[in-house]
Amino acid sequence: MKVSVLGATGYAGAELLRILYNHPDAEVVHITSESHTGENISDLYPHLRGLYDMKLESMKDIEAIGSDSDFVFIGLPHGHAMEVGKALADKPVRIIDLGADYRFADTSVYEAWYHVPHTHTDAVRVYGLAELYREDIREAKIIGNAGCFTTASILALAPLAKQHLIDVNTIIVDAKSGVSGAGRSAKQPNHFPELYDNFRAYNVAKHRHTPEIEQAITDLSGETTVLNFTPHLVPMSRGILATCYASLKDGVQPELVDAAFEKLYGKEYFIRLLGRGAYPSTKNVRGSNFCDIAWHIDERTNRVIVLSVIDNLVKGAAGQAVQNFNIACGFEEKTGLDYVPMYP
Ligand SMILES: NC(=O)C1=CN([C@@H]2O[C@H](COP(=O)(O)OP(=O)(O)OC[C@H]3O[C@@H](n4cnc5c(N)ncnc54)[C@H](OP(=O)(O)O)[C@@H]3O)[C@@H](O)[C@H]2O)C=CC1
Ligand SMILES: CC(=O)N[C@@H](CCC(=O)OP(=O)(O)O)C(=O)O
Repeated sequence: MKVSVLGATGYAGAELLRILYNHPDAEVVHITSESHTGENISDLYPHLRGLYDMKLESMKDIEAIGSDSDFVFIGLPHGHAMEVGKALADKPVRIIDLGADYRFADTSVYEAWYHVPHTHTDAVRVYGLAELYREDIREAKIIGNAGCFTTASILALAPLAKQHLIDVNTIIVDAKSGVSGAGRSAKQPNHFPELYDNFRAYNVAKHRHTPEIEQAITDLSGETTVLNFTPHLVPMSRGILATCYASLKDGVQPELVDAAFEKLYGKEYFIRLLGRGAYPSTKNVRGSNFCDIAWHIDERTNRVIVLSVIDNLVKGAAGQAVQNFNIACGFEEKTGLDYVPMYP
């Protein structure tokens, strides 16, 4: 398959190149940047030296890039992918957007939380969370890859929502991310003296991942869901830990919770169930497409607390995109993704 990466100079785009390098059935044909057009990607990312000595192109002639590619991966800030999607709507090329433009079934929800008009409202798109929407992904023209915090949170809560074991309107997601989640461009809170030896929450009660988690839990449970999501920034480069709380419905025993996780994920390669009472750790999934999940039951409060970890750039972005690509192409799902996590 010929693939192109738009926004190859971003962290998500560069991580895609790292992963695609080992993919036996993908050939990277175009990589783009608007601010570094004509430069070699390995001058901007020296870890790619000798592996990708490719020139960055502008995406101005997106029709030509689309005509030359079987798949276009988009690693651009939100708002740009929908323009690409429109420009390529009539071409056979398929699109995997790592951003948010195609994640919402109802584009008015996107507009309310992202504060920009959606300009490709009639696009047929699917939500790219592989373990939960695999069948939709197979034939999709446009895949809206799930977000990073949202992947960790939705995977943690899905078995309980699907089996109706929790009151979905009691969900609280408390999540922490490494700073690569904020992208490569310089921002004051990510400056070393501000970040190092520091720990803080941000966008409380207004983070744009809130409606994405609500959309999935509503879909999986069949019940309209409103929840709290609080993100935090931690001084590490990669990794997300989502701690998800919910009240158990009356009479739900711990064994029923165990069975729900086993039923949904027992055969999933990339989801590693650590079991009840265990403690997942971001370092155990670093550089890999795994999501490690454990759960605890607090009998005093009758709440279940699910802990989920991913690498935000892999299962939260580029790895999941390649997993979706594999599904869409009919390849074995772990093709090019079968990495042992980088420990320590
Ligand atoms: N980082 C993460 O952990 C995750 C990121 N994502 C999503 O992936 C996408 C990329 O994120 P990330 O790689 O972190 O971001 P970065 O800030 O690291 O990279 C952004 C990329 O977009 C390009 N770009 C920026 N502005 C424009 C513009 N106006 N027109 C065209 N290209 C532009 C940049 O290229 P240029 O060289 O021209 O500046 C660069 O390649 C976002 O939608 C993000 O939400 C999804 C999940 C996780
Ligand atoms: C640490 C950090 O800043 N994280 C980003 C989320 C990561 C991202 O790029 O968002 P998507 O997963 O939706 O694409 C944020 O909070 O906005």
